[in-house]
Amino acid sequence: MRIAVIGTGYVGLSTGVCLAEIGHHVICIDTSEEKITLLRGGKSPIYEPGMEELLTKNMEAKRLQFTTSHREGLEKSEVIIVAVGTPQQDSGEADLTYLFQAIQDAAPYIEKGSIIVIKSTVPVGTNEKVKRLLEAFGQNKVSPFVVSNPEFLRQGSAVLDTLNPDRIVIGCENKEPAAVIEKMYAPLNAKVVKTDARSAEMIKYASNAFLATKISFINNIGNLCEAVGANVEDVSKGMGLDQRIGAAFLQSGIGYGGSCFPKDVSALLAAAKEYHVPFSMIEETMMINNRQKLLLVKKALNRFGDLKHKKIAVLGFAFKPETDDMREAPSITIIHSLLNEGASVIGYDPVATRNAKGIFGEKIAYATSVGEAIKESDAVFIVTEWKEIKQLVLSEVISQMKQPIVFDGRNSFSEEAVRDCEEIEYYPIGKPAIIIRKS
Ligand SMILES: NC(=O)c1ccc[n+]([C@@H]2O[C@H](COP(=O)([O-])OP(=O)(O)OC[C@H]3O[C@@H](n4cnc5c(N)ncnc54)[C@H](O)[C@@H]3O)[C@@H](O)[C@H]2O)c1
Ligand SMILES: O=c1ccn([C@@H]2O[C@H](COP(=O)(O)OP(=O)(O)O[C@H]3O[C@H](CO)[C@@H](O)[C@H](O)[C@H]3O)[C@@H](O)[C@H]2O)c(=O)[nH]1
Repeated sequence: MRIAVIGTGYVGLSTGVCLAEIGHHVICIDTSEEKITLLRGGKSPIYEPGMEELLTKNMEAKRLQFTTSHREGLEKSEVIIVAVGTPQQDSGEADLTYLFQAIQDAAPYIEKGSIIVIKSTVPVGTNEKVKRLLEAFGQNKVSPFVVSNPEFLRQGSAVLDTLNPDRIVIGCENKEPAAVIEKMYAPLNAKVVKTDARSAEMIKYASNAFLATKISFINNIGNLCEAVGANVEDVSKGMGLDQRIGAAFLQSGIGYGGSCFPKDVSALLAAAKEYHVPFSMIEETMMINNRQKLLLVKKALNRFGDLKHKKIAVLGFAFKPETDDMREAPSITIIHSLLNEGASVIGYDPVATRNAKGIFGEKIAYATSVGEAIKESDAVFIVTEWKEIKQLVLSEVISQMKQPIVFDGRNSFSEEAVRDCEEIEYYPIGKPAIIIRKS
């Protein structure tokens, strides 16, 4: 099948590369010359494990191309997948400017019988608007087929998730285009949910909001565990073994971030308000998350009284491991709050430092290793649970600090690892602190 993908961000690129990997001929279009130049050279503009291998493999096999020209990309394409960004507006609603612009850019070149697939996360009713826009801007005066096909990949495992999806959602009232899209994905052998476009659009928001709510729930349980002297990790394990609850997304921490949960939760709330459907649970999910992001700073203030002139080493900038993405990363809230409290901050991240520099500029210092970051620091904040950070031998690392005080926002170390230290103050999330004084 010949497929065009519009947008080469996390979703567009993963989709394009993976569809080529299962045998289709794919051309990816992006308005960014910089991205297309990199991609043509076999380089991925985003950090995503496994991406560059599949990229070069499929380019060499002549199944994958890149262009900035909508005309070149859309000619003879049977399926056109739109995967441009839908960021959050100040009002909380999704901003559809990129999507509608992409549709207008594409409309003149869409051929009769082509199927337009909306993969971007869009509010309920958007697929219908896209159809009307295509009718207005299309040259061929054809009524195009529009199919909603939301994406569920996670950053950091985008390639793996795209090749092994839990389900593929196909939303279209018309059976023929839905069957073509099902066939396109057939080599993945995934479960397929076929529904109308509005339900497909809602599945995406409901899924993300549910997962975000699960995280906020366990974070609140974690805070209660701390207060009553219980251990949230054991509580999560005990809950998660119940198949009705499930173990995933029960990791208590410092709140969810990233390019999706915050904006999608907020867009769902905006829709609920627009349709006058009370949904205060979503507001609670957001409020708990905002509070949770400040938990480490709160703990440090409790410990030190104030943070003026304290040197704090922040380990991890990215919103989660295996990505350099810092959109809505808890590190942003944490570092700004530390700076407001008068602390000096030195940060380390294996891959996100370039993005961090764009956000914090000269306000903080940047280390090129964990060792450099924590040297002579008054406290360490563990913000992203990179493997490199979890594998640290805590007893060795803390010996370089001014005082061995660790605030671990991701519960990265076992109790044994902490108890191996001669001297430490270790403050985890949702379980008792461990204080070991030199005898
Ligand atoms: N990032 C994720 O993990 C993820 C997962 C599932 C769904 N989604 C959803 O998928 C969509 C895309 O997300 P993303 O993170 O890949 O976005 P992104 O911001 O990383 O990338 C979007 C790309 O689209 C390009 N673009 C914008 N306008 C264009 C146009 N008119 N023509 C061609 N290219 C254009 C941009 O240059 C950019 O490269 C969003 O709706 C998002 O909510 C994202
Ligand atoms: O138990 C958990 C699981 C996750 N998180 C945090 O939640 C955020 C999001 O994590 P994750 O869902 O793994 O990453 P994303 O790449 O943002 O993926 C989410 O958002 C995507 C965009 O819509 C969806 O496609 C995915 O299905 C959905 O998981 C991160 O800050 C994590 O640290 C927790 O705090 N506790």
